[in-house]
Amino acid sequence: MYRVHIPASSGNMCVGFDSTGLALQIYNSIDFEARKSGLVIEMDTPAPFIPTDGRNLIVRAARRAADRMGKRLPGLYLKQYNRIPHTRGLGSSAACIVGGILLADTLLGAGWSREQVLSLASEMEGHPDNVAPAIYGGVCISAKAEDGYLVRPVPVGEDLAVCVAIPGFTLSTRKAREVLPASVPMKDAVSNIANMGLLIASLYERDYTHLGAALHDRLHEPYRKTLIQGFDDVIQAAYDLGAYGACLSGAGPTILIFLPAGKQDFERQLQEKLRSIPGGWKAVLTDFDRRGAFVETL
Ligand SMILES: Nc1ncnc2c1ncn2[C@@H]1O[C@H](COP(=O)(O)OP(=O)(O)O)[C@@H](O)[C@H]1O
Ligand SMILES: N[C@@H](CCOP(=O)(O)O)C(=O)O
Repeated sequence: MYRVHIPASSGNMCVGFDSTGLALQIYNSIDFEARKSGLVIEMDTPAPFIPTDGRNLIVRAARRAADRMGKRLPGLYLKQYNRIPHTRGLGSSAACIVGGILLADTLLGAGWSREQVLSLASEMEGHPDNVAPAIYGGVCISAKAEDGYLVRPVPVGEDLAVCVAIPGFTLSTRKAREVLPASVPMKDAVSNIANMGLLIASLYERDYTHLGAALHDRLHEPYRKTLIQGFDDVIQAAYDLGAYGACLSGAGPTILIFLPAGKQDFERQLQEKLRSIPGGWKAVLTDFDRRGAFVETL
C-alpha cells in the first residue's frame, strides 16, 4: 500500500493571475494499491459530494496519466483523507489531479519527472498556478513554454507567515471565471505587471514594506469580490490586526493573508472579528509547505 500527500495551494497570489501560487501546510492524502480488477474508493470521513466511481477526479487524472504513459491502469483501491476544503480557492481540484498522476506514476513505474507531472496537471487544471506549488512546494511562478511549462521556485523567508480566512459558502472556479472580462484595459495590465514585480522583489529581499501595495490586482479580484459576501470587511479586519497584505486566494472565496511570523494570537484575534461578518468565516493560521507532494510506502 502507498500513501500520497498533496498540499493545498493558493493560486494567483492575486497579481500573478494563472501563473503564480504557493503551497500550504494543509494536506489531502490518498492511500492506494493495485487490485486485479475493479475500482473501490473509500473516504475516511463522509464526503457525499465526491463520486466514488470513474467520475472521481483522482481516478480521471490517474487514467489520463496512464494513457500518456502508454500503459493501462490495473484495478484500484483508494482511501481519501480530504483535509483541503473544496471549492473554496485552496486548490482541492489541483491536489486531486496531482495525486492521481503520482498514483499512476507509482503503480505503473513510469518514473516521471516533476516537469512531466506539471505539464499534464496544468493541462487538466487549465492553468499551472495551483498544480506547480502542489508539486514543488513553496511559491512557484510558471510560464507557458512551447513544450510544457517553465517553473521557478521563489524563496520565502521564515519571517513571513500565512493565514487563510475560509468562508462557510463555496464558489466554483468555473463560476468565478465566468465573471471575468475577455479583455482588460492596458492600464490595468500595466498595473498588474508592476505589482507582480514588487511582489517578487518583496519576497526575494524579505522586505515587506510594499507587500500590501503589491497585492492590488486589477485583472480578476475586482470582478470576483462581488460574489463574496463580507470580502471587504475580512480584508479590513486582517489589516487592522497588522497583516502585511490580504487578497483573494485562487478564484475565491477564501482570503489569503500575509503577516509577520510569530504572531501566534493572530488566528484568535481574526476569528473574533470574523464572528460579526456574515458568511460563516473561519480563520486558519497555517504555513508554507516547502516540500510539495510526495508518495510514501506504508
Ligand atoms: N477530495 C476530492 N476528491 C475528489 N474530487 C474533488 C475533491 N476535492 C475537490 N474535488 C473536485 O474539484 C472540484 C472543485 O474544484 P474547484 O471549483 O476548482 O475548487 P478548488 O478551489 O477547491 O480547487 C469539486 O467540485 C470536485 O469535482
Ligand atoms: N488561476 C485560477 C486559480 C483557481 O484556483 P482555485 O483554488 O480557486 O481552483 C483562477 O484564478 O481562476
